[in-house]
Amino acid sequence: MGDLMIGFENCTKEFRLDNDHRVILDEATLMFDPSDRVCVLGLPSSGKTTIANLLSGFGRPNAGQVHRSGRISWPLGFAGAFHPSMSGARNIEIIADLAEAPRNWVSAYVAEFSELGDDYYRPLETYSSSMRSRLGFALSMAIPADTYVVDGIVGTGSPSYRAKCEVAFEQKLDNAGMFFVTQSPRIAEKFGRRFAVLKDGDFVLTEDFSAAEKAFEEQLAAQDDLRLLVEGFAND
Ligand SMILES: Nc1ncnc2c1ncn2[C@@H]1O[C@H](COP(=O)(O)OP(=O)(O)OP(=O)(O)O)[C@@H](O)[C@H]1O
Repeated sequence: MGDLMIGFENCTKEFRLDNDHRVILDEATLMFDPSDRVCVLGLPSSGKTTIANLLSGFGRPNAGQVHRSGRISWPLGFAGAFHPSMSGARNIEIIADLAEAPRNWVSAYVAEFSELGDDYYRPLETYSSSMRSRLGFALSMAIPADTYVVDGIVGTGSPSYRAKCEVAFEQKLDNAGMFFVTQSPRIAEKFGRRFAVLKDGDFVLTEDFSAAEKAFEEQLAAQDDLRLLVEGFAND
């Protein structure tokens, strides 16, 4: 395994709740080059956000290792670090400083890309969720990364704004890789170059997109069969 590879090595990640135990990864391995475009298809609630967060450095596995090297982004559009009482502009300046990025350039870029107008200078607590998303996405585009982590979707908002986000993200991929977790085969096909399916706590790497789509559809069908079976018992 090359020194610069990133990803998951024999990783176990589980959550213990009062009377429940959820295994997200079970000694799973998926290593890749930071410039790869890796897409992982996972069913709803299978652990996609947890996995994206682990690669971004939020949280740790229970066992095994998450390998990180180079600049790995936080999940695209992540807005959890914003301070509600500070303006969008002030939040962006602070994060730009922490990321050691040129704050004036970053702030000007975010102001323009987010299309927030005067709201950019108002406190975050006055923002709607889509305004927060636009601020978060614009910030993700302004801070350089070698590998972009994406949880679910690229950008939010109106179709035209989402299209603008997708174009900006595709441009970033000219010089960077990505790790994209999604439950949408359409999105996986659009952005991915290597594909895996999250199955029973493991990453199942597939030859190509068609094989990943087939494996994912089989999982969806099995989930539907199980649901019908449970509903059948409930109706008996
Ligand atoms: N901090 C936590 N403590 C306990 N359980 C958690 C925690 N975080 C996530 N989970 C559980 O782990 C499972 C996977 O959650 P996660 O959000 O990673 O899945 P997901 O595939 O991103 O979900 P979705 O498709 O709904 O976006 C869920 O059952 C969730 O309830």
